[in-house]
Amino acid sequence: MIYFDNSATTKPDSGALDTYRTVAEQFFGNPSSLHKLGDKAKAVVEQSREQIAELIHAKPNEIYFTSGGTEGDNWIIKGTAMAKRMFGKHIITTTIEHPAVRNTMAQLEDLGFDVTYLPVDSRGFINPDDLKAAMRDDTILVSIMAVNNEVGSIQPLDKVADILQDYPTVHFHVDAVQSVGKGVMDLIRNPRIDFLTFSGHKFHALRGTGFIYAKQGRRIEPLMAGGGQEKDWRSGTENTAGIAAMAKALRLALTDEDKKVAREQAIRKEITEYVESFDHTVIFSKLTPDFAPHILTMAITGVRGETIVHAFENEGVYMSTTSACSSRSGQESSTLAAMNVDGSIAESAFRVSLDEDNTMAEAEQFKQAFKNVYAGFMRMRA
Ligand SMILES: Cc1ncc(COP(=O)(O)O)c(C=O)c1O
Repeated sequence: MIYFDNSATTKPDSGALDTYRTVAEQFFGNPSSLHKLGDKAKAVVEQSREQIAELIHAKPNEIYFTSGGTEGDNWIIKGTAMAKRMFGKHIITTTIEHPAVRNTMAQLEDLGFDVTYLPVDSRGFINPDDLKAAMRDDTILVSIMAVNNEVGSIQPLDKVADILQDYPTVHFHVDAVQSVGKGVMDLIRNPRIDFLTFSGHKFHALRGTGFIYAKQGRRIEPLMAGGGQEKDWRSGTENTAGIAAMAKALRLALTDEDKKVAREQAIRKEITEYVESFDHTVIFSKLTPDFAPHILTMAITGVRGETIVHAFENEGVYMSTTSACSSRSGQESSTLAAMNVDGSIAESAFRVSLDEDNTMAEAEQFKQAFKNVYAGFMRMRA
């Protein structure tokens, strides 16, 4: 079996699972309880916060734990809208955001907020000049993802940050869910960025864990009201074991990052060049440095993406159409539509997404599988 669906989710790291089990068994107290078991659990949560902060070059009081990327995106966007609505109701985002951002924006539009969606070019990149033109006196939030989950384009956040220097009160949020261990830490740690969203299960931690970075001094309203955990910002009993496992997984994901990126780049190049040599193929994720190392979206024209995914499954290769969410719903890729890709080509798209455990031997097996799958489709076509 070859697992090439790492942008959908990653396999939990065995060290992170060990940590989960140890903490769940030994530190099961409620971190808010006054007794020793509570104190110990609280200490685990705070140590994890310190580790995570150090790993992403932030301060511990800038890290808040969540249940994952969807919650983080919802919280930062709605929390900003609630906190800043008296100053303005204009928000800027892009046409290629994950549904966790896109559908949150749609909810805010229903509530009377005005959202500008920046277009992308045919490669999947916003133009910073469009942002400059869209900024208004009543703009309260700019939300732009770092690495697009469908094609892997890395957005020009440094240029966005430069523009936003002139608008110091506007919140700048970056969805960094697809960014961990992908060589973009310098980009996402630009000092002008106020909020970042992370999701544990995208870097070998467990499902249902995540965190946000909120720059000291920036305020959002809580979404989760309740017992006042996370300094009253995010109520709910802390997932102590999940948080500790996430801190461990993050450390592992960021260890030897350059080497891992180079390996993923090499595998992506190998597959890209092979697929490109066949007729009726289209590659959306380019080999240039402005694309993330782990995402490779392509198409075999005339065949539906779902059909391609199942044909590869029969060859023992697991992947998605352009995203796991759109795979199930059968929806067309919103990123490819925004890139103006013809619908008949977009419906043939499929995504290989790598992680640091994938090997060149797997790339060779993929090539063989591709050859078989392709030959089958061509026979059907003839
Ligand atoms: C860019 C991006 N943002 C947000 C999410 C949502 O994260 P989660 O699955 O942790 O809710 C995903 C998941 O695929 C994603 O790729």
